[in-house]
Amino acid sequence: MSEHQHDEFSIIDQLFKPLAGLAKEARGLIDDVAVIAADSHHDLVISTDAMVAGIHFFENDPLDLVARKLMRVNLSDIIAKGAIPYGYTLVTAWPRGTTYSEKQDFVRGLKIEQDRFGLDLFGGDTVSTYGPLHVSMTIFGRVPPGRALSRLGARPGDKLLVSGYIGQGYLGLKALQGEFLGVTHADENDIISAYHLPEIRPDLAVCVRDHARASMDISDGLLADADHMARANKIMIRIDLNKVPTSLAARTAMGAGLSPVELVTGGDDYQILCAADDAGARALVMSGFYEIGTCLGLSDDTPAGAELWADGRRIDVATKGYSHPL
Ligand SMILES: Nc1ncnc2c1ncn2[C@@H]1O[C@H](COP(=O)(O)OP(=O)(O)O)[C@@H](O)[C@H]1O
Ligand SMILES: Cc1ncc(C[n+]2csc(CCOP(=O)(O)OP(=O)(O)O)c2C)c(N)n1
Ligand SMILES: [Mg+2]
Repeated sequence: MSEHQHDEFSIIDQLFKPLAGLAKEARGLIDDVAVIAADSHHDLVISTDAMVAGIHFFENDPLDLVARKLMRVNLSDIIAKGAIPYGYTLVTAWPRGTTYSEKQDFVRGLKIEQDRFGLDLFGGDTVSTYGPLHVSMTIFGRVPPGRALSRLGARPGDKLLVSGYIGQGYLGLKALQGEFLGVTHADENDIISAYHLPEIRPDLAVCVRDHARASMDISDGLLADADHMARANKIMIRIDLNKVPTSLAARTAMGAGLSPVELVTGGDDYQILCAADDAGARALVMSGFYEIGTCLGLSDDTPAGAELWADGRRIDVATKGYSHPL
């Protein structure tokens, strides 16, 4: 592969995967978390996520909201695996000139989320940088032994489900970028708030663990992350665009010209995406999940991946979601 054709996934695959060796804790670096046997009652589920100003949030975003988003984007991985979070470590690289009061804002945000979700800070590192603000967090969760879900495990015939509205964070990003969406002032506040503080559902962790066969969070975009799940399982996932749950704000924006494809490829959702058999899907729907598609076996010439369908036709999508160019 030439020097300018890499993205995060090819770098992880080519450069980092060999370092994981056969360690079962690493899950081959194809899952979102590491899983480590802790004691006779628990496995530890560990997730790390970084956020960089200008890439994941705006340079002028209030730092309490940056801290809260960092906690939530990381918690979403832990919850999707069916684990209960209990602690975290933190790395902050502060641009020179960041004031004490800005750092206090950041800590205030952390305190709100850690109190809400039941975590304590276990350690970390604090450094300065000539670059933009960079913050990174590792969260530790617990599950009963052998019960951590993986993005592996989906089978042909399974249903695909999501835990909530898709596209809210993306709409918030568009609003903050000044795009006309035609939504009311109240709806604009809601979508901007979804961008800064994505909805996460720790209350669903045990339900997912009990009823899903495969599960992950949606960060890069519904279609991209379904594609990751499909490839890991060597299956086809067919998403019915008409079944994807969207808010009134999203429907208004689509009425004003926004393409529905953008909503399912925009990312910043942090909802749970899971696959379940019929009985599991019924239980998940009873708990508030939405059924949005199906898992299919591969015929000889079809590659694994996720496809978007609407009204009986496949929709051609050029970019399925966000990937960091590297
Ligand atoms: N720098 C790295 N070193 C080791 N593992 C990495 C690195 N970057 C990503 N990974 C691993 O690659 C996999 C895919 O990463 P990613 O798509 O970012 O997951 P997530 O969406 O859950 O953050 C995960 O297992 C993650 O732990
Ligand atoms: C200012 C700004 N521009 C663009 C985006 C969109 N965006 C940036 S990264 C990303 C995907 C998720 O980030 P990533 O680091 O890939 O998270 P992970 O999949 O590792 O959890 C998206 C949708 C954003 N959130 N903020
Ligand atoms: Mg990542």
